[in-house]
Amino acid sequence: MMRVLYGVSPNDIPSFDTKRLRAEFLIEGLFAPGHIEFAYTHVDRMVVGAACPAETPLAFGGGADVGTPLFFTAREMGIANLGGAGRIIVDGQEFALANRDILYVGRGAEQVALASDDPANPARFYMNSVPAGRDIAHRLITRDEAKPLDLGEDSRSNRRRLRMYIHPEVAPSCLLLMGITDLAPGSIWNTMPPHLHERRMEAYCYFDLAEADRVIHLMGRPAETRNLIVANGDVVISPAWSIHMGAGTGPYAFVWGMTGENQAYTEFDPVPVADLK
Ligand SMILES: O=C(O)C(=O)C[C@H](O)C(=O)CO
Ligand SMILES: [Zn+2]
Repeated sequence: MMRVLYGVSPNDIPSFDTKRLRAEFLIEGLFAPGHIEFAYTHVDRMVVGAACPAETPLAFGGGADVGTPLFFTAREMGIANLGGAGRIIVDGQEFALANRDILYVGRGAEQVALASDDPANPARFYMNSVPAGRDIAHRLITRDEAKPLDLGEDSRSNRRRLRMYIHPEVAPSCLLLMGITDLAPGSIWNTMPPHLHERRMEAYCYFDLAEADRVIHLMGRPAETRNLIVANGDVVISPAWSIHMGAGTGPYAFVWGMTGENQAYTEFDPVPVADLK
């Protein structure tokens, strides 16, 4: 059984203690050697998951947890490789994924098998899946094929390169958007300016963070913010009403995935930092 996050109203946030806040918005322990783990969130019905195959490939495809005959009967998915080289076999079609490549898996897939090329340097697959309304062919998007966007400034400690993979201009999907953002050396702040997108939710998976380091992820309505202290491989669910921004105590990168009413990446409302409370 998948763990389930039901989602909460922003009006409830002021009464949450740290434990409750983390239970509602933070998914920990997804990356487990030799396992596939999923979490089902009622926030736009996004499923997030991770698979860390060792010697033996790991496979999934049944729909019991999502209420359809197959997992992909009414869903699409992006699978990012955050680790060593690996392979994904979708109904016999094999795709080789290097670090920071993303595979789009379209509606109708029956079985997905995930494997590491070298168990000593295993692949670490991270998944975002959302409901889909049409069949689109499975497709590998390499890091070089993704559309880069350079943002931020060294003097503000927020220089970073964002890469769009599953995006209308690169690899169209039904309603999933997915990409990876790498911070420049010495920069610590992501997602400046903090913003809201009323029509889309977002999931952040922080990775390449040292074991002793943390990202302080800020969330909540602009006038009532809270923080989540996030470790390597943790996933933050960011509802449409929540700002998102964060700073790392050491180097890190993150995968962002979005879904909602539209795929208009640039449709967002920046919130001036001076307005945050
Ligand atoms: O560093 C950034 O800026 C991001 O990666 C922002 C996310 O992509 C995002 O929040 C999209 O809405
Ligand atoms: Zn955003």
